[in-house]
Amino acid sequence: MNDASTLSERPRTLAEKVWDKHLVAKGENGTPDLIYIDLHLVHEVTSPQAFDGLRLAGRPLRRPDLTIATEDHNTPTLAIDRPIADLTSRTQIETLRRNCEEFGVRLHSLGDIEQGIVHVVGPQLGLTQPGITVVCGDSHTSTHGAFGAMAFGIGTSEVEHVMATQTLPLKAFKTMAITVDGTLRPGVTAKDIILAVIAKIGTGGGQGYVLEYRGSAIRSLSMEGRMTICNMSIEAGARAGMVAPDQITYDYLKGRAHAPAGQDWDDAVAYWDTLATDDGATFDAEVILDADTLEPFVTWGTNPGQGVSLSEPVPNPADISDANERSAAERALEYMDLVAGTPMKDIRVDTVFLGSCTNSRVEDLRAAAEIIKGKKMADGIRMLVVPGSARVRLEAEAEGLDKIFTDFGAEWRFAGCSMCLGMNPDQLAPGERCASTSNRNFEGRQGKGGRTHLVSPLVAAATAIRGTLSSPWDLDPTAKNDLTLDGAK
Ligand SMILES: CC(C)[C@H](C(=O)O)[C@@H](O)C(=O)O
Ligand code: SF4
Repeated sequence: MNDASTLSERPRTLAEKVWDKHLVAKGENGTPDLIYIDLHLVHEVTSPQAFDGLRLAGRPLRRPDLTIATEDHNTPTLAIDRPIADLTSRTQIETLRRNCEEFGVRLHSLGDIEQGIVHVVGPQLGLTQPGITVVCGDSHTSTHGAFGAMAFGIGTSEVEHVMATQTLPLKAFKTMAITVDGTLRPGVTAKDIILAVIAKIGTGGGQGYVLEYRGSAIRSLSMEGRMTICNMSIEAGARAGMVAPDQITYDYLKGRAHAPAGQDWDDAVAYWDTLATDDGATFDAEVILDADTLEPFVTWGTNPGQGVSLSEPVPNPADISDANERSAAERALEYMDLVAGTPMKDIRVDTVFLGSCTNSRVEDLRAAAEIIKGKKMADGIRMLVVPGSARVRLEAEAEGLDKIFTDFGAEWRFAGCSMCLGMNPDQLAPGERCASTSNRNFEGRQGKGGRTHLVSPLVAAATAIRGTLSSPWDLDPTAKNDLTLDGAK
């Protein structure tokens, strides 16, 4: 970051503008800057020690009004009206409830319409807004950057720091433009963009950077699509991901519970309009991706960067020149029980998971439902559909999506993180293989010994129909040109 005295004179990026606006104290001699935090999101996994720390120090929560909690990771997705059977999960949830009560934090508990995955709940309430700083003890906090907010995942000791002071010491970052121009073909979605970006720059490619997604393909994405992309910035190793706010952002926000109203709304929009990166501002790095030629994308390995177009075969590690990457690929193929050269489309799965903070908003469910409507699930498949929040679940039900899923043979569950990481009973058994709309495919991520292929909701749906990794293009060869799929937005 440049010296504060030059701030108003030189062209700045979106990220720099938000940072500068929140600067409480500039770091000197390599010490971090102190940044003001506008919104602190809390869940059960990373908050207990932070609350304990406050309690031990006899400190109150500095701004309960800027802090909001939800239950998501450990919550069951069945029988939510009964006591949580798993002892660890029950303890986590009960601890969160006690802590929120004691420190005056608003909590959306199981059964509440706003309960759900923390990164689905913030935007749906209109709490996530352009130009603000957002933190949460959760790496996928980057999701909120889709609104032009600066949103970081933080560790538990930082959670305590924010609880106590509403500020956070943060090291300056570099900026990277990810420019995606062109038009996505029907059947190709935001998820395919981000999987392709990570395959291109690698899981460490974004390290030290805040990514700004730009270009005509990004501008034409819905807020849901932008959230999907920003969500996975962390899988490229980035500090955060952002998209400049525009009319699509404002249309999404307007009328939401915590969005400004009346004159405040007009004032807010006038300010938000100033946030976009100035002409002439420079990024420390730029990556370019062509949306026109992008195909549905899928991972074959055990990190989110190990992905290819669905039309390609499983890569051969022998073709990888970097020795570390080569041995990682060999290990990944062994764990995934895959043979180099096998067409990705021949890979048979037994589980399909439609959910997670990457792809569990109502638009994701709609896109998948459109594909499976009137069809039957392939034999031997178990499909879990887990809405991102209780509100998403109700919205989907009002549209009859639940019926489409259950008629198809899928299970319609209650909201939460669920099989994204299996902190509840929703897990893969050893050796099971899953097409999953989530964001991580590490060994054992969805259950010990489980194998994960990261996919878009459209690929998840087509895979459930055919039983092997598939996209809508495989269901209807003309789809590439003709289908008007919502998921492409
Ligand atoms: C449990 C939580 C700390 C973790 C994260 O930070 O991302 C989880 O949400 C995940 O996706 O692995
Ligand atoms: S849905 Fe998955 S990635 Fe998102 S917060 Fe929950 S566990 Fe983490």
